[in-house]
Amino acid sequence: MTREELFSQIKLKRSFLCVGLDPDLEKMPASLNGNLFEFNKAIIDATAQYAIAFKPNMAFYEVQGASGITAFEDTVAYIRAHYPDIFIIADAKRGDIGNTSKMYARSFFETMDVDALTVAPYMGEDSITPFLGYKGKWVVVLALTSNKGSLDFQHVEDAHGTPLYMTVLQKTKQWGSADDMMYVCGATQAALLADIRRVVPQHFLLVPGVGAQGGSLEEVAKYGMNSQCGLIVNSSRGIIHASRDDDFAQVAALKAREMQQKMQSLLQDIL
Ligand SMILES: O=C(O)c1cc(=O)[nH]c(=O)n1[C@@H]1O[C@H](COP(=O)(O)O)[C@@H](O)[C@H]1O
Repeated sequence: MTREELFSQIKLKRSFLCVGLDPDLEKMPASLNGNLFEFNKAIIDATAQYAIAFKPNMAFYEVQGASGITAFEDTVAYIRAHYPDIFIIADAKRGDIGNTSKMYARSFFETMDVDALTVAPYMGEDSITPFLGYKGKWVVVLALTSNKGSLDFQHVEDAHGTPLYMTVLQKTKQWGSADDMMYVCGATQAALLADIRRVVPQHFLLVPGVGAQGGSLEEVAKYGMNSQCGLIVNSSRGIIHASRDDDFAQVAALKAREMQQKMQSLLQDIL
């Protein structure tokens, strides 16, 4: 999917919501007997009209072994078949020596055929460039994450007072472009999105951390939105596990709709 197509979906749905498909067996209703795919299917059908993206996090599938991987593949196939305009981000936070990253790129962009993959930049240029050059595919580089541990390395400043997350943005933007690279920037440090926008004005930012982690959607939009929106805001638990009972899909739809309506008003100035 191209940047223009993504923006078209945002305009069409008046939403920049990404629903995080992170199904936790302990939070699923007993009636589903731990069937991840059935759970996802119900969530996807209930929320697709309010979302422009789905982001399955691999950990929630890999934990189930082979059946979890099958559930992941079935989920991707279901979205492709029923909601072909929705952007699929595999959240796997990969990145390794070039030879290995090449295999990761093939796994996610050819075998699993998702649109985007999260990648950690710690290993540098040759760990990231193998993910580039796939037509319509995106690498989503971790820049400023939403967790407490982001303080440990990402905020450490060099001799010129530049924090590491800024160095990551400055360097990596030379390897890809706003048409094949996005950045993860957590909602929990929303005010810093203003600084980030000065370095990467055009790139899409994948913003997790609203909902369960307490980030503010309004603040994210205030500091991070550009003229083509430039934001994909993720919520996982706050939508998919808002109810742990048999009404989980209806409640997820209500939560997703609530977010979409807020997003619609935040988009007013640019649409
Ligand atoms: O790469 C991510 O998506 C990610 C980066 C980050 O900084 N923080 C973060 O929470 N995430 C992911 O975003 C999702 C957030 O889930 P909730 O907190 O339940 O909305 C999880 O899949 C996290 O792994």
